This record gives sequence, structure tokens and C-alpha cells, in this order.
Amino acid sequence: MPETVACMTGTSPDIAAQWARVRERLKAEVGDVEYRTWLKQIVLGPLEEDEISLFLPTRFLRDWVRGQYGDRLQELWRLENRFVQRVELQVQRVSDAAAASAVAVETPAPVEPESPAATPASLSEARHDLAAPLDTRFTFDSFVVGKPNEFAYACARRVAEKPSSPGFNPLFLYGGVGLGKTHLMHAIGSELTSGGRVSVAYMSAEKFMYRFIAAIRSQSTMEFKEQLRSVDVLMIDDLQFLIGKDNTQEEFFHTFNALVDAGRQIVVSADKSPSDLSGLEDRLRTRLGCGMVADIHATTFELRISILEAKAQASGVSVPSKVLEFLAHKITSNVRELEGALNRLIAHANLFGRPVTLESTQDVLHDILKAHDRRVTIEEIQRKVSEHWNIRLTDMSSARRARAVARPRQVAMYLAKQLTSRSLPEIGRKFGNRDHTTVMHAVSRVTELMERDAAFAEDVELLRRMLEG
Ligand SMILES: Nc1ncnc2c1ncn2[C@@H]1O[C@H](COP(=O)(O)OP(=O)(O)OP(=O)(O)O)[C@@H](O)[C@H]1O
Repeated sequence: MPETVACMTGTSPDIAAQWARVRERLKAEVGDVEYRTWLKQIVLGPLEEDEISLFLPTRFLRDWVRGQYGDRLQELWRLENRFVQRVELQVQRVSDAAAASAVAVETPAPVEPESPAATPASLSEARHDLAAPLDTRFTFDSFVVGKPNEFAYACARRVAEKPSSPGFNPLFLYGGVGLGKTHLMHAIGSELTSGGRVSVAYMSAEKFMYRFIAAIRSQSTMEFKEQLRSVDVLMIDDLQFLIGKDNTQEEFFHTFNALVDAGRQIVVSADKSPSDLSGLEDRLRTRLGCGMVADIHATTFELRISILEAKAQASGVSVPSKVLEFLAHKITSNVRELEGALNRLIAHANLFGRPVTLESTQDVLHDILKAHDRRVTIEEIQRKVSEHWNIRLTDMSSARRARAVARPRQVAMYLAKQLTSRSLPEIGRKFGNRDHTTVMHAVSRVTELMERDAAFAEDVELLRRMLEG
């Protein structure tokens, strides 16, 4: 479909036809991708004396087009119309944006195959409900700060106190699953909106794409863009979702540029750093890395304990520290799972009016604990323990009974019992076909020794932590 040429008032049909040809030639010269990225949004303005005006929606785009294509645009115009001596690139006024967007609506970009089918509900949603509501539980106060997240926390605080500060725009938060990225974004949003003066739009990248596609289908792209570009702070969660979604990336890129140019704040989260998000276009990655990039590391044992303590206290249910330590040892993957386990314990205690104990914890959470057990194998335990005491791996299953070998072997059996869901006979088989009573004996011997010998207990504890990662 040929592109519709949008003309500003005051331009003649001749000029419009000339502009259409200039565009076509430029498109042929630079290629489709470059054209769509940088040049498609140019809107024709009036010809006054020997100067033709062209409008672009943002300062960033205007500067880029001027730098990269300014001379060529001028040459092409001169070839088309000998009266044109100069091309003036200007940033478009808001009211003019409507004209530009109208063009986009008439010639929508082909919808990407990855797009989900838009339902009638999603179409009206796209019009009326731009952003997801903020979760009021996710505040700075309820965020527990420790070594792994203190930098990200400090950056988030800074943005909430002073949005669009130089060096902090965009704020790019990244880290593994369930480590608090969304929590921090909501905290920023809640803090900023509490005064009622700042408008914040928060949405997942998936929602962003969904709404963008719905807007194209319902011919309301203009409204969508205007809504997005009218907010003070735009937050997009889980940006990695846009990998491979080229059209949506492009739209996000333009929105991003428009907002940053207008001095608005952008906050983005992803599971990797901008440079590691291969699959996102280079120019987008470059721009994302231009502000502050803050990562949230995997939790440490200490942070897990602090989080559990804070959440247990907030629940009003008394949870013994032994149980909190047990959970912090067992569930190391992420905070979401840790929180889920604690919530289940608390719900159980409330429902049955029984105190939380180590035994009830093992019982109530047996499925979760079992799933975590599977992550450590007996072979890994044997390897780590042999390395620690500097014995041969083969001694884990050998018949040698010298204490220097037998003791580490007992520790490995003890850890196998603690960290995996294998039965005693299964463990015995892995240690040179020993009987299950030998494993039982090893477990009680190590427990006893740990109670008597603090240094030995520390060694075993250290091994356990290393194995649990
Ligand atoms: N430091 C923390 N203090 C208190 N709660 C936390 C902390 N970190 C994470 N949480 C809680 O863990 C849960 C998961 O966190 P969140 O949803 O923010 O993770 P995420 O990094 O955005 O994960 P995903 O990658 O899946 O989007 C939330 O309930 C959140 O409140």
C-alpha cells in the first residue's frame, strides 16, 4: 500500500507530490529498516520562499535525522524543486503530532506474527486503561535492603525523590527472577504519585505490546501514543519480552525518545543487563544503557533471613528463628518462593491455631522442600566434601575405615540426608553399596559431633551453604 503523505496546512498538492518522491528515493537509498526507524515520521511542512520545513516528533529524532540525512534531504529536494534551497528540520508541536499519527493509522505496520490475538475486550482496554495499577504493598518501607540489592534500592530511591535527574534517566534495573525488580518499580510509582502531582504509567512489556497491537487494530494508535507520551514517568517491566518483537521495539524506542527528550523519567526492568539483551536492537540497547544501570544480585543467606523476619513480623504470627533459618537454607532460589513458603506456614498456623515448629514446617511444606532438594545431587555432595577434606572421590565408596576418610564420608551421608529427598537405602547404595543402618549411624554421629564441636559444626554448615548455592 503506498504511504499516505500528511501535509501541513499551507502546502500545495504539488509540494506534497514532490515530498512523496523525495521520500521514496530516500527510502530506496537507505533501506526499509533505516527508513522506518528514522525517516517515516517526518511530516511535511510549508514551503516559504526558498525554505521547506519538515517536522519530527522529538528533538532526539530531529537531531539524528539532521546529522545523518540532512544533506541528502536537501540535495533530493533541490532535484525535485529548484526553488528549494534549504531544508529546515523542526520539532513538531503536540497538535501536529495528530497529523503524523493519522498517517500511521491509515497505513498500519504489518502486525507481527508473534502478536496475541486481540479480543474486543482488549481493544477497549487499550483505549481506557493505559497502565496497570500500582500494588500498594510494594513500598520502599516493605523492601528489605541488603548487600545484593542496596545499589538498586538507592537508585530507585533517588529516582523517586528526584525524577529525571541527570545520570538516572533511564533507570535500568536488572536481575534474576523474583528478586524485587517489580517491587522497586511499584515503590517508585507509589512514592511519586502519593503527592498527586506526578503521572506514572507502569506496565509490563507484554502489556505494552498487547496494547500497541490492539491500538493498531482499533485504529487508535494516535490515542495510545498520546497517552504514553503524556505521562511524567513511564515504567516498563520485564523488557526482555520484547526480544524478537521488532515492531513493538520500534514503537517503544520512539516513545522512549519522545519522553526522554521531553524531560520525563523512564524506568525499565529486565532479566539481563542492556548489553546482554541480545535480540534487542542495538540502538535500543545503547539508549537503555545511557542512564543508570543497577543490578540486583542473588540473595545471600543473611538477606533471606532479614526478609523472612520482616515478613513474619508483619504477619503477627510468631515463627521461631530455627524455622526461619531452615527456610533460608532450603529455599535459596528467589524471594518470591521464600515468601510463598512463609505465607503458607502462616496461613496454616492461623487456620489451625497451632504454633509453627520445625516439624510442622517440614510437614506443611514437604512438596516445596522436596522440589528444592532435587537441585543438589549426591554426587555433588561427595565431590564437595572430598575437596574440602582433601581426600580422593573414590574414597566415598571405598571400604577404607581410617578416620581421615571415614569422617568426611559420614558428613557426606549426613548432607545427602539433609539436602536431598533420597531414602537411607538409596543413599547407602551411592556410598559403595553400604547398608541403610550405616547411613543412619552416620547421620546421628555427625549430629552429635556438631553439637559438641563448634569448629566441626561450622565446617559442615559451610559445606551445606556451598552446596545450596
Ligand atoms: N528485598 C525484598 N524485600 C521484601 N520483599 C521482597 C524483596 N525482594 C523481593 N521481594 C518480594 O518478592 C516477590 C517477588 O518480587 P518481584 O515481583 O519484585 O520480583 P521481580 O524481580 O520483578 O521478578 P520477575 O523477574 O519474575 O518479574 C514480591 O512479593 C516482592 O515483594
